[in-house]
Amino acid sequence: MTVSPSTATGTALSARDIHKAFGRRVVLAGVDLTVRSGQTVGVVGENGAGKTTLLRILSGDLRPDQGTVTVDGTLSHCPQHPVLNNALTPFQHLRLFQEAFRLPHLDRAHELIDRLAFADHLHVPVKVLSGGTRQKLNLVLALMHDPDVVLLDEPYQGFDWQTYLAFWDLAAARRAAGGTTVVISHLAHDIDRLDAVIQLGHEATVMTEGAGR
Ligand SMILES: Nc1ncnc2c1ncn2[C@@H]1O[C@H](COP(=O)(O)OP(=O)(O)OP(=O)(O)O)[C@@H](O)[C@H]1O
Repeated sequence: MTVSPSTATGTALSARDIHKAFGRRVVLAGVDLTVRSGQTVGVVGENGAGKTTLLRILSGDLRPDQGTVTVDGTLSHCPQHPVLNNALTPFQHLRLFQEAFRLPHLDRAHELIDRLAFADHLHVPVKVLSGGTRQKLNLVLALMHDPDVVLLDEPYQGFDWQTYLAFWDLAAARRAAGGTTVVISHLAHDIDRLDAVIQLGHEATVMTEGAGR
């Protein structure tokens, strides 16, 4: 696989002819997709359709058997299962990621924390956090450096309804600022919030533009 800068104007992320099998189980068989800058795109499909596998390939975390991925700009991947250090607090995670992203301050991170309402949990070890709060931290770590392209694997799993709505407010603000978001979704009612939908299935992969707008 090659991950290289995009040359097509306005294309934030594209994938061509992606194939992936695990042993004899063919998961992706020739997936093509193009996501333009500023789009919010949903990836949908039944359990086992290959949504997580596709996102892992798009992020560079997993190598496809065949195919190319092209990314324009910085990319961030928020995996389905948070990769957090149980012994550290959320605030310590922020400081680590601040160093990694070379951010001068944590203003954006604190703004996200306020929007997701978990400031009260900043100084307790991750091991005592609820699943939903861990997921909030996972999301903040993926967004705190305002990446050009963000890949979110079921980001609101475990969120209560208010947090679910807050997530979509954040996604809308990213979209308004020209950010590109690819989000795995199981929920049919997300469709109104998406510019396009990538449907993974047994027969074929279908990309529908103007899904809900
Ligand atoms: N590392 C792996 N090794 C072997 N098989 C795998 C691996 N990762 C995924 N699979 C298999 O690939 C298929 C697609 O898995 P994937 O997690 O991408 O599906 P999904 O659409 O995200 O599913 P879900 O909706 O349940 O999260 C499944 O049959 C899964 O068991």
